[in-house]
Amino acid sequence: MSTPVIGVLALQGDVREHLVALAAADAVARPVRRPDELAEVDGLVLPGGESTTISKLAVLFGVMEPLRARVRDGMPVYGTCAGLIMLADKILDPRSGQETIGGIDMIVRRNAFGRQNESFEAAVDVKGVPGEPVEGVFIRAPWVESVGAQAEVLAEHDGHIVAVRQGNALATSFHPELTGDHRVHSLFVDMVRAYRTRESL
Ligand SMILES: NC(=O)CC[C@H](N)C(=O)O
Repeated sequence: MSTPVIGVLALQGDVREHLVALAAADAVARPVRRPDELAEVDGLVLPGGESTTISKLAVLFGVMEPLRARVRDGMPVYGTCAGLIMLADKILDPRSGQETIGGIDMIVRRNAFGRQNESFEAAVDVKGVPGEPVEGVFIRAPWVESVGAQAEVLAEHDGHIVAVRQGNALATSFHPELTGDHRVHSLFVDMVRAYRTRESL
């Protein structure tokens, strides 16, 4: 079967790092900004960055509704940090004008890991990622306050939920794209492959 084509929403944030990680995980990776570009990918990554900025730019570029429609349709999507916030059905402390794509029945708290600890690294055991724990890079990271019945918690740190999956939507508070360890991206590429196989049956 041909290689899956995975987009990275390229409005703001660490787009290039995700493109590199996806290519290393055997996907064809390309930036996505416009609805016509979104229509051409089999799956999408929502990068880390600043979730209010990404939200406002998505509305401005006319891509917010098409994003919601594709996520509703079941397109695999993976959000890191700000991307996790974009996938939350509800933000506890949204900034004014901040919207989300939604897709995961969870409530998130932005910048939850606190000021004095704005950035840190910690070993995180992620369900579905075989072998050693993943090196979790947390940068002004959100945590997930609670999840609904459909969402599966994949990892916790310090008693807080930091990785979640619901159907074809995957989200982590931390940034595997910054570590050179591509196992989480490989998990996502596998989700995209499985989705394509189902779609073509
Ligand atoms: N590293 C990140 O993506 C930070 C997310 C940022 N704190 C936000 O609220 O969007």
